Amino acid sequence: TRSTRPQRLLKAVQKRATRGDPQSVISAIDHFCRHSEWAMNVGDEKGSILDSVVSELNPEKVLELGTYCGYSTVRIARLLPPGARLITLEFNADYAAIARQVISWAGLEDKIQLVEGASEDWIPRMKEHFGIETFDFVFLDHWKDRYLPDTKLMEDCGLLRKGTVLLADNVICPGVPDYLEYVRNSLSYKSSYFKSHLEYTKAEDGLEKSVFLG
Ligand SMILES: O=C(NC/C=C/[C@H]1O[C@@H](n2cnc3c(NCCO)ncnc32)[C@H](O)[C@@H]1O)c1cc(-c2ccc(F)cc2)cc(O)c1O
Ligand SMILES: [Mg+2]
Repeated sequence: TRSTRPQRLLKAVQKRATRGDPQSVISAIDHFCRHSEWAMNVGDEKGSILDSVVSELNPEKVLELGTYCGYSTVRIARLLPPGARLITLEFNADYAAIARQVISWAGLEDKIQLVEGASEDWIPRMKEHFGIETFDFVFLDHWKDRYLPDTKLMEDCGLLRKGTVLLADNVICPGVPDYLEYVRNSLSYKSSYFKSHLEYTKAEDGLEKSVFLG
């Protein structure tokens, strides 16, 4: 049967990228998505904004909601200091299998824990199962109607502390209106918008950075 797009994306990584070189993995995926097939990775333009937020924060404990093929997982993990840990949640087994191989090709397995399952099932188990007290940085890039419920769930589970940064992809396209309204009006967040473009296109999109105030 015909291969899937994530399988073709992985092949492009294995063909073009150098094992153990995260930047070459990122470039290979961007090249594939620009010149062969569009895919819903955060991409290079929004990815540079993601890089600057992560580099400025230097987080020890990172959570990513929605791994897909692992593009943003590799982008974030390559910038983490030694000893820092990224937990990424992905409930589609086929995508998780591709992402594991992308992460391995980048040589970043030691910093990343890919957990196969739904965010709403795993967020409540972060403390007892992973020994996580609170997260320093959370990247939201899963189903858009799940950003708000999962953010409230992280609050309720005590996983956010004063200064935790949430960075949300796609706040314009496809859009996350309920989440935006919440973080921009809640007294518990200081929120700011980073205008950019939908990955590999000229359409507007952006990232919303929201600092939890406790
Ligand atoms: O839809 C988009 N992203 C969704 C990502 C889903 C990934 O995350 C996984 N996932 C979803 N919910 C959960 C969950 N928990 C929640 C459910 O239980 N727990 C764990 N994993 C979860 C999926 O299995 C996928 O791997 C998108 C679209 C466009 C787009 C823009 C313009 C267009 F024209 C077309 C498309 C651009 C983007 O950058 C986008 O991110
Ligand atoms: Mg996205």
